[in-house]
Amino acid sequence: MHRRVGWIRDNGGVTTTRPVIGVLALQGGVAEHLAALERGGAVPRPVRRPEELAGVHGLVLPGGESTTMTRLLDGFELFEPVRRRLAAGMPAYGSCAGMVLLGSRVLDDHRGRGGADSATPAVGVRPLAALDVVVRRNAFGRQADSFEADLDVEGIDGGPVHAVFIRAPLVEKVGSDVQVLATVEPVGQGPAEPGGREPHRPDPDGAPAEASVGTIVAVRQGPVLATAFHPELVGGDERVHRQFVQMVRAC
Ligand SMILES: NC(=O)CC[C@H](N)C(=O)O
Repeated sequence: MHRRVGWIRDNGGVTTTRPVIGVLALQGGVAEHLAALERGGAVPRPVRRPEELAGVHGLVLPGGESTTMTRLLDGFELFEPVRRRLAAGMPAYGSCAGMVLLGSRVLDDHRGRGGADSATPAVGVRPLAALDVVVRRNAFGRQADSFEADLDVEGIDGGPVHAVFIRAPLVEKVGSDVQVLATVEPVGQGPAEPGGREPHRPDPDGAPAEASVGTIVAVRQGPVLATAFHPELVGGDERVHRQFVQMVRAC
């Protein structure tokens, strides 16, 4: 299989191979993902040019700002090459802004035009449509712009994952092929904080008929994994990256 060509052999090629996994290195938390991938069993490579993309077996899209990353993907002439590799089945993992970019439809935060329940498409974000999900950017209210939580993530053994959320998105709607791996407690159930904004509520426009709507923070569809949180910021726990490395190996 041509995909396996170039895998780096650990020692003598007897036991393990380490897939080459790229990190989209235009903006955001690149170094942290490179380090977590290395610890998680991959050979990490920053990707800034189409030629670099051609040499990787999988790609991580880091956190940052999805509007800025959209512009840079265009500017570095990477949008189409990345979109094509994804459409051809390249494994990918997106965290936070990376999750936003991997979605099929992206809604603006609740402060955007239209109010809390708005289905306004996010201005300036062009999603890569590798995941059949609707994602809302900046979905948590000001009282919870950034927070941390211990989450059970399906497929990750060894106890909850410590999840760091920074102006994080939420998945509001999933297609039938999408597996929900983790949810958080619904936000906005209590009264709004004094002076705070209206809390987020799920998209009323065709939301899925499951109780977890508005709470989904990790999903997988085939070779594509996405988390609203940043496991790369938690030193000493590479389980999510290790899981992605396994997904790349399995392809
Ligand atoms: N930590 C992050 O990646 C933040 C994501 C950012 N709010 C966005 O929409 O793109």
